[in-house]
Amino acid sequence: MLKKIAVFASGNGTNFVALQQAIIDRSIPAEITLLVCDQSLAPVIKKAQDLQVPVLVVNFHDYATKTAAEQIILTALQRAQVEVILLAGYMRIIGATLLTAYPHRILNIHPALLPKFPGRHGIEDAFQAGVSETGVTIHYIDAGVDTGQVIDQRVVPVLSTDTIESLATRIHTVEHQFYPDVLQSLINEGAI
Ligand SMILES: Nc1nc2c(c(=O)[nH]1)N[C@@H](CN(C=O)c1ccc(C(=O)N[C@@H](CCC(=O)O)C(=O)O)cc1)CN2
Ligand SMILES: NCC(=O)N[C@@H]1O[C@H](COP(=O)([O-])[O-])[C@@H](O)[C@H]1O
Repeated sequence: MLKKIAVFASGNGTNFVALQQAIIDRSIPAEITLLVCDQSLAPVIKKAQDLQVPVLVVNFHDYATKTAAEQIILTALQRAQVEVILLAGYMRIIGATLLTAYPHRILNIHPALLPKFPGRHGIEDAFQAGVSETGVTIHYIDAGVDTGQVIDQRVVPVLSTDTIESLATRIHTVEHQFYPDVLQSLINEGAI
């Protein structure tokens, strides 16, 4: 049976594309049955359409509460029979509605070595801090922000010649291999 996955994204969607491509290329026993996006103009939407992945766009400003918006998302997840949620540049805090429905089944990728440099600007914060190495973290989501159980991390060196852009490019390259690696391992282990 294929593990049914939803990807949540708010931006470019390169991790979403990397996951979908890896599922195909490596025959990972999974299927992305829904792409959820909270930004109606995000480039990830067209990428999903081009890959024939169903898309749900939820503009949170249309709802009085996060709970109301997440209830709409949950209904679509249930209709798509989603078992696991992968956040990939999703810039919303996951609330109780989805955390309760998907306990220990929501993963996030973060472009720093948590607990260092949490939040929305992990790459920039590490670069500004002048560290010699940073990296990528994949963790379970909990009620806190970037506080969930770490699943795995990969170190990325910061070169003396780096700009924020060159560091970001190196980090994204690692992400695009790492997220599929972790997904494949967790499915093979029966962990998700
Ligand atoms: N429950 C959790 N949700 C999310 C986590 C998490 O660890 N637990 N990780 C984040 C990713 N993220 C940084 O790593 C992050 C994303 C968004 C925010 C934030 O303050 N978002 C605001 C709204 C932003 C907007 O208006 O567009 C919010 O939702 O209140 C902080 C950190 C993904 N979700
Ligand atoms: N705080 C979470 C966070 O910063 N996530 C980061 O957003 C980017 C999304 O890129 P993408 O839209 O091209 O996949 C990725 O680098 C991911 O690590």
